[in-house]
Amino acid sequence: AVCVDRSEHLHDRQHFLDESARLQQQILRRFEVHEELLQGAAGLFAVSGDVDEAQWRTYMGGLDLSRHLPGLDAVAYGLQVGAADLDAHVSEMRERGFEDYRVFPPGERASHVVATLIEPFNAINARAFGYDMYSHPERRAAMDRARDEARAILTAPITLVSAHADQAVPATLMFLPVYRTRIAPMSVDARRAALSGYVLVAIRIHALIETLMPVRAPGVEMAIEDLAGASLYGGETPESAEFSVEHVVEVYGRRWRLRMWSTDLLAGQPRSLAPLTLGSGLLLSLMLWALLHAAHRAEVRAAAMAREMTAALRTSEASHRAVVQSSAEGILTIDPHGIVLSFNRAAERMFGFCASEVIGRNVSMLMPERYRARHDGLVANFQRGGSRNIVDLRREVTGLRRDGEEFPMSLAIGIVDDGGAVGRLVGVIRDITESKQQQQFIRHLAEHDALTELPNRTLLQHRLEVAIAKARRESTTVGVLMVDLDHFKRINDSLGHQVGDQVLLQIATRLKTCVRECDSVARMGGDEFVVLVDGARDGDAITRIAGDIVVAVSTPMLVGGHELHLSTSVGVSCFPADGDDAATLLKNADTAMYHAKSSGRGHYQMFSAEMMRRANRKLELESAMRKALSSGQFLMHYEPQVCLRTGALLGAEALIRWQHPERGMIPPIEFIPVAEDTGQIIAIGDWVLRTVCAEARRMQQRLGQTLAVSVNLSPRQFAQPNLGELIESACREGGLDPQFLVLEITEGTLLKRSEQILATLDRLRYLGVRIAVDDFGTGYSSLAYITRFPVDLLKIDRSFVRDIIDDPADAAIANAIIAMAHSLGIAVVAEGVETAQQLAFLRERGCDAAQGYFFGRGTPAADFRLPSRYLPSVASDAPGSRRFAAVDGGDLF
Ligand SMILES: Nc1nc2c(ncn2[C@@H]2O[C@@H]3COP(=O)(O)O[C@H]4[C@@H](O)[C@H](n5cnc6c(=O)[nH]c(N)nc65)O[C@@H]4COP(=O)(O)O[C@H]3[C@H]2O)c(=O)[nH]1
Repeated sequence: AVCVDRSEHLHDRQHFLDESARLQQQILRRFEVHEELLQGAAGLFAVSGDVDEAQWRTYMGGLDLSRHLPGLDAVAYGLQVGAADLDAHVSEMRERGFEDYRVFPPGERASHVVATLIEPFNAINARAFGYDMYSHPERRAAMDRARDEARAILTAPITLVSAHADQAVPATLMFLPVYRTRIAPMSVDARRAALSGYVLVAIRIHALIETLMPVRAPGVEMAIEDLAGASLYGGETPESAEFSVEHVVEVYGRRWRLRMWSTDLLAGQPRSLAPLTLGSGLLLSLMLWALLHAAHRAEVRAAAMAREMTAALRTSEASHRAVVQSSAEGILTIDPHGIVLSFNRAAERMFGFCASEVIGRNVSMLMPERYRARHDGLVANFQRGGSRNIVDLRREVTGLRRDGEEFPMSLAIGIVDDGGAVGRLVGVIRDITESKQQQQFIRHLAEHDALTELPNRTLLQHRLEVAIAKARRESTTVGVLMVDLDHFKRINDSLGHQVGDQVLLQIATRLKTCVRECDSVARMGGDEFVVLVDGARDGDAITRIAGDIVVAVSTPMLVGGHELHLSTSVGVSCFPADGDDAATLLKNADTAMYHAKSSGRGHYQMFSAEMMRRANRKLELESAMRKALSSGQFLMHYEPQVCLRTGALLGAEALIRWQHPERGMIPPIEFIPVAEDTGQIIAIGDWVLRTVCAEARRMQQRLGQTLAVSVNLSPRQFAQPNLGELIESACREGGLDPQFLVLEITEGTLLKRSEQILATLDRLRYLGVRIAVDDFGTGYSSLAYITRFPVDLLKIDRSFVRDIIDDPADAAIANAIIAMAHSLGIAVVAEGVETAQQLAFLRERGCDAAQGYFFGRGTPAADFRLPSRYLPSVASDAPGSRRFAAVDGGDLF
């Protein structure tokens, strides 16, 4: 009997254990079904982003929840609303037709999770509509955890808001987070940022366990308590229970203790449990099937909804695609491996490929071979999650068309966010061939001379720098040839600009024939060209080219029916001998060219150290001259001029002196040409005129006789349009009668602009000022043009006077000048008379007046005296003294 009892006891115990295990399993499975339900609901949000009441009801209604999931009170959605957005949220809900909508409980909170969608939306559940679940600590704790862990979490036991006080039974809420991104972000911070709300189910444990009754074996009772404290279901295990078992299980974030015990009913159960087991097993299976079916239907419904949503999405995608297709910019997408996924029409047009020919192939087919390896490297790096630098920048790259033509394109790359994974890349492409061409055209304009199409100064400078760098590497020579046409201005002035332009074009062509392909011919402006000889072996090669240029230019050319004979002056500098950089080489070539000009034109001149010294001295003079005027370093000396007939003092030539504080006296022959070049002659000339007028007046007063004073005017001074006014005011201010002023100009001045010269001369004549032509005989010596201008005096240059005794040619020239001048009614003054013989010769030939060291050197105005070697003593023993005495010197000056 003991054995039988014992055996029955063991059997009952096993039975109890089996049943309690099954019960636990059922309960846990039921929670899993709830989670599946929530996953389906969350899926709705994933596909649509936003779900309205109608969609929610459609989806939930299809699940027939009350039938399949008894015990489930509600499925809801809690929308997360920030404090700042709360009012807007309430207004929006009211606008949607919920006129009495409010969020409760009232009170200020940083964030809210408001029940906005509830199903079934019956009278009981409606009480929770607008409830801020986040206001409640237990709910809030579960939600925060669900959000951070991205999984379904149950609350500690709570009382449902919808429940009446008399129904206040323990319940739990299962929350599943919904993120704006389809997939839960990886980090907690990102999850918090991406959260849009929660889907949740409210579960009353009593109801849930009750629903298990049909499959529950009689004789097994249970209790569930949350380890955090509160009881969810059932009471204490009775003392009388024969068997009992206890498990602690983890259920969706909660730790529950499940206690099960046997009741008397268990003892009364048949020993063979097979029928019951079978029956309950069948029921259980049916029940499970129903649950699974419900869950399955949830998935099916979600899928159906997703399809609907996708269709809607597709509509928007279709319009998006239409935009992409009609875009003028080429748009293509590639996967992280560089495989083309899409290729719009503009891209088709640009590359000449159909989308179908490109999609599925590597994007590198759209770029020239030489860029492919680098591109593959970038893609590989990108795939590894390396540099994202390629994204978002617009850059210029080269594309390859189907026909093999390369073209410049501007490319911007964007990255498509595929939920945090290495996503697709979108390339937006613009064909910039045209704008490139425009840029090139503008650049061409900026770097070339409009007339000859030759490189201009800017481009030459650049090429010269490149050539120097190359020559430095290769130890070769660079030649810079400054080519300036001689007297080109005359062609322009006499034959017109059109002829001038034609000449320049022909010269450009000729210069090009003198150099190799790799050399450059540039036009610097006007009649100035520069030839750059790139990478010459030595200086000889360069001088040969310079010689060729001189010959090429001097070959007669026919322009507009005129046969023109030109010549050029070429200055040559070489790297490295004459300069280390572009600016120095150009400057030195220029110096050499000026040297070529001043030494007779029509040839080339190599730059030399001596030229450099001279150029430097010129530079020094330039800056010193600026100070000289303001600091009173200039003064005037006066050289007496004597009448060769009467021996009387006629006047004086004013000659500028520069008393430099360190360098002593600097002769005018040195600084006047520099002043003329730099334009400083204008200011200096103005000072000279004013000083001379004032000092001449004082000399006249001191010596008690009228005295004419001659002032040298350089070509630039004479070209001043206001010269008349200037002289008038200088005479007025100095108190000198203009009739005692003689202006000495050179032959060269008269040759310049005849119309303007004539006008100026007329004006001066009108004032009473007289004009002397200085250095006569050294230049063109054409008496023909002297007749065209109102000239009063001719000065025989001292270079003729010097050899007048020994050189019959100079004597003949002096003779001729005197005779011709007199025949034109012009008086003649001889310069540089140093000896009595020279004086006698000139008097003999009828020269009217003379000046020179024989009579005395120039002195400051204060020291100016009557000549010490007075003329009559000379005159007495000179031949022809009678003619000299017969003429009244007063007529001359
Ligand atoms: N060997 C020799 N030389 C004699 C004799 N008598 C006079 N001379 C010099 O010959 C030059 C005569 O002046 P220029 O032919 O007008 O030539 C002048 C003139 O073209 C220019 N110049 C001088 N002063 C001025 C000025 O105030 N303005 C301008 N624009 N040019 C000036 O500078 C040139 C040189 O002037 P300077 O050096 O003063 O030289 C003066 C004078 O000192 C002589 O018997 N033998």
